[in-house]
Amino acid sequence: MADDNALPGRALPGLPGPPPPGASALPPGTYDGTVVLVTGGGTGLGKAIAAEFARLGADLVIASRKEDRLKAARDELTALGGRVTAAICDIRDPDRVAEVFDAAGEAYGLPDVLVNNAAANFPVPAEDMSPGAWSAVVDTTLTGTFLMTREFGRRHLAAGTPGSIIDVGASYAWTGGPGFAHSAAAKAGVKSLVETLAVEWGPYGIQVNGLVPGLMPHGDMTAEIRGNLDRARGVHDQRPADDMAARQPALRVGLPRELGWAATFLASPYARFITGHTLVVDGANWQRRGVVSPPVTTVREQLGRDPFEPFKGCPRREGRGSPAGAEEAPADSPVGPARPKARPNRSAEPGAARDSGADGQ
Ligand SMILES: CCCCCCCCC/C=C/C(=O)SCCNC(=O)CCNC(=O)[C@H](O)C(C)(C)COP(=O)(O)OP(=O)(O)OC[C@H]1O[C@@H](n2cnc3c(N)ncnc32)[C@H](O)[C@@H]1OP(=O)(O)O
Ligand SMILES: NC(=O)C1=CN([C@@H]2O[C@H](COP(=O)(O)OP(=O)(O)OC[C@H]3O[C@@H](n4cnc5c(N)ncnc54)[C@H](OP(=O)(O)O)[C@@H]3O)[C@@H](O)[C@H]2O)C=CC1
Repeated sequence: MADDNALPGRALPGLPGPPPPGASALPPGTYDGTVVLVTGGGTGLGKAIAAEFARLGADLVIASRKEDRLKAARDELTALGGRVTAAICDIRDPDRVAEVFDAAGEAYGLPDVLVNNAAANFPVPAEDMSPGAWSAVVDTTLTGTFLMTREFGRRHLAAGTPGSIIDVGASYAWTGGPGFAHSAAAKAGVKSLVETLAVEWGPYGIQVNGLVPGLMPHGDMTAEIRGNLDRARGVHDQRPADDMAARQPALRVGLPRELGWAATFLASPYARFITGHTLVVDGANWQRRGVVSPPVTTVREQLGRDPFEPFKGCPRREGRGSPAGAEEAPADSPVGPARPKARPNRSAEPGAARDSGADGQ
């Protein structure tokens, strides 16, 4: 597995690399006596965030659906010094969500910090997206975040105690995310929740912020997201392996611990007056614009398909049950009412050309 803590050898200038693993800008013990609950804390960026809180003394609760990954992460995180509880939970289920807080309460007490990091995502053209595909992403990313947040807020309001929430977002909450309509809509909802609840719950001492990672490759990335990385890297046309870095304004990718450091700052006593803010840690990738407009590449084309082939109904995915209605049609048989013919390339339309910067939003 690739080392998530190292940058590849760099022949390019660009933003300097970060301090080594284990370093911290905050004083040792900043989180002593503090309980931090991280959803999706068993993998990837969630685990990296949990690790930085653990290094600073926090007791951790990591919550997600898969026990094996949670247990492995618990062992890794425990080695950093703190106590770690793994709680199995599907954040889409309000009863399970309440149980996680009960388990945390029994182990250490009501969490002081909630990091809503769990999310679901895969690239799919919007026209191919089934209701189930939409729900799989939106119910986890937006509704799950809300349910965790509501439970945290309710319990703090009842106890009269302050707390801090960090919602992990994505920069396409601002820009839209072609190929990720479900996730972009959900992340826009998450950003709105941050701004809404910071005001609604500020009077009760609850701080709510967002935190957006840029391109931070890690060994737990799903095949779908990793596949996107590979597509962007251009493995099929044999471009050099450092091409991913060359596509970022920083001329490097981010490292997961850089997100962890930002999270520990946002929930720390040094950031108490920061609330309702979403901090982007992406080397300015999402701000990227050029002097010249890049050519438009359709989402279908980016996913290796014919961009203007007429829509034929949602393709069935191998090994899955049949979705309802028109989506039951095999990919090679047109269904339903006639569709408009493929439109000519619209890249000449005013405003159509824009560098989406879709990598690592
Ligand atoms: C350049 C750098 C990077 C560029 C990346 C740029 C984006 C970065 C921003 C955000 C990044 C992230 O969020 S990264 C986080 C990614 N992590 C995860 O997704 C982890 C959790 N993921 C999962 O559990 C699964 O991958 C996921 C499919 C989402 C949910 O699994 P479930 O078991 O709940 O659901 P399933 O039953 O498998 O599927 C539910 C429905 O979704 C449909 N579905 C599933 N996969 C599909 C697919 N690929 N295309 C179409 N449809 C799909 C199924 O057919 C079902 O529809 P029906 O049959 O019709 O019901
Ligand atoms: N990686 C990237 O390039 C970017 C990531 N992000 C955001 O960063 C965050 C972390 O992403 P990353 O670490 O890369 O992704 P991962 O796929 O590694 O992590 C997703 C985590 O969410 C958990 N999860 C998924 N569905 C549920 C559910 N229903 N209930 C509980 N837990 C669930 C998974 O655990 P389990 O399967 O055990 O349930 C997993 O631990 C996400 O919010 C993502 O949107 C944003 C921009 C870019």
